[in-house]
Amino acid sequence: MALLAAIKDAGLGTRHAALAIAFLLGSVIAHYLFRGYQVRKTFKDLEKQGIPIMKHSWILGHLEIVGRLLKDLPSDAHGNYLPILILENWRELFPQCENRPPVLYLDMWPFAQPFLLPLLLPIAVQFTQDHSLPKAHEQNKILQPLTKNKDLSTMDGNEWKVWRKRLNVGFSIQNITNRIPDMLDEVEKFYDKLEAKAGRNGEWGPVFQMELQTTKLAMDMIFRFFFGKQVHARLAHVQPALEDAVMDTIRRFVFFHHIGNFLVEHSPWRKFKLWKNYQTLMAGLGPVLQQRLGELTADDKSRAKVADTVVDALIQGVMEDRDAGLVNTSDRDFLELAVGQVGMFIFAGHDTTASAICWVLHLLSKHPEVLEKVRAEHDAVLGPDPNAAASVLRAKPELINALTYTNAVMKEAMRVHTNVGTMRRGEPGFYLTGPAGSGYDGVKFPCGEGWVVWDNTFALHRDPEQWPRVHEFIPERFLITDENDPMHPPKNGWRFFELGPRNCIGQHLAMVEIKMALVLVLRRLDLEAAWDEWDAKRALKGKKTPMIWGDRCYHAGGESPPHVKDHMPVRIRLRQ
Ligand code: HEM
Repeated sequence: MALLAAIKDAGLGTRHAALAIAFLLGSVIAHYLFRGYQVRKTFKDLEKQGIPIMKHSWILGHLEIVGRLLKDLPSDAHGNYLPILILENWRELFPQCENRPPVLYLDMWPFAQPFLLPLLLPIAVQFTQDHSLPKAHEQNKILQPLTKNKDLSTMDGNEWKVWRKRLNVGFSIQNITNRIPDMLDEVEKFYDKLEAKAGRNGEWGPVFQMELQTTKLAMDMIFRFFFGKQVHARLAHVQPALEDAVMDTIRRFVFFHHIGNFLVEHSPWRKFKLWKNYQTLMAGLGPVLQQRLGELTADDKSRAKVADTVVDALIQGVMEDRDAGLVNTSDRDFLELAVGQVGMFIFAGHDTTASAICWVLHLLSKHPEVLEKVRAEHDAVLGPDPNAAASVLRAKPELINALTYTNAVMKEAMRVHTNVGTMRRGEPGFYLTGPAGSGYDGVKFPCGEGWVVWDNTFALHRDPEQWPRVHEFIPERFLITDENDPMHPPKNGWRFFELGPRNCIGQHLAMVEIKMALVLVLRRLDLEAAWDEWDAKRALKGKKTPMIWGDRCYHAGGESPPHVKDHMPVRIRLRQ
């Protein structure tokens, strides 16, 4: 109606207005139909070339198969489960094949672009490690409102190379270990909040959502780590507003651009809120960043020093560009770059780390024998007094690297519950090649322009041909050093932080943060899932409750990185 009125205001009569609208709608529909035809034809052409694809229809593409596979999952199950189901059911889905096809071509148009996923590990290696494909346009579009694409994750080519090298300094293992005493402040705050919720004298405390607590920890940690103690203190008063702005923008991200979310994506209200959030970030971070830039510019000594915070590494990089005449640091470029990088680090590092901590805690609560071993390791490495662990670590931060069993537990939890993966785009003339011994040796699989290439890590981590006893939680597999042992993790097999040049820059930070949280929590608190209490609170008791793999805890959420179902309701008590 508003459109009709606007056209009439422009001086056109009702008939002309109706014609204009019909023309507009017709063009949109024609565009979608034409694009749909192109997509479907691409798949039909693949089929003609003898490339194995799942049963495909002109009308529905693969939507009918996808619907059938997902029908038994809870409606809020994350999309990460789909490729696992395809991998598990490949014989039925590819009846024409004797061997598992190395590459899955997936047509979910009009709900997604044509997707390509590896069903065999060597294929993932080919496009991330042997040749690192550029990031998917879709990913850049998602991040645009938060970072204006001035961030490490969406940069490409030489610009990415230069910035990755500069920022790597802040994320080095050495630097992270040195920063442990500082970062422990945030972990202690996290522990104190949990302790306040814990039951005393052997009683369980009230139910609460653990993932909300770990999300706050991860967010605080990124601010602290990025800015360092001194600069972070200047930000403390604006941090809540900055967090709200980032979270609001992330909630408004549109992960896939399709007909179903066209109106949401183009709503003026959404655009206004995204603009406003960005202004909040600029206004909140601007003065602090400018002040730090001024300090580093004025002080030759700190300028020459190797940066020990990411913000200093970033500013030193900008100063290099300024000296080379590439950037005018007095204009918005510097601020936009800095805000883009901070926004990216928060986006990439907060809910990923938060859910990873939750999955480790969840698996430990289900495997008391493993928990006992972890506690014993903490006693042995950090001394028998759990309350002294933080001060022991402050005095000797390198002890964190001696927690080898804890490390193995984390890696196994991350294999069993993987949360994100990389999304790349095909390149003209690029092919993936059937690996030796796969039954498709040397076969060329097209991976050109128009394909969104997703690494499918969760499914690859659950491939029984790579991981014996795949469904079991066996941390010991990550302690095996003999490569001939069948339980030894496969080469390039563990890809939780992705492998290759575009792997996660924050991986050591995430691992250290999770270890610190475990060290402070596990010997002082007991934890258990509290679904009955949670259901009672929401008057759900007695009703049918969704599960995956027999567990109420599963990866839930729409298109964003998955969350633990209902943010993991638990209860805790002080350990006797
Ligand atoms: C458990 C926690 C984490 C997981 C599972 C994770 C996972 C990943 C993965 C899979 C990638 C590759 C993504 C791609 O290629 O598109 C990635 C990249 C990245 N991660 Fe993480 N990440 C975690 C924590 C963090 C943290 C704490 C930070 C920073 C504070 C961070 C910052 C980044 C950045 C900036 C990139 C892009 C790197 C580049 O393109 O050079 N991540 N992460």
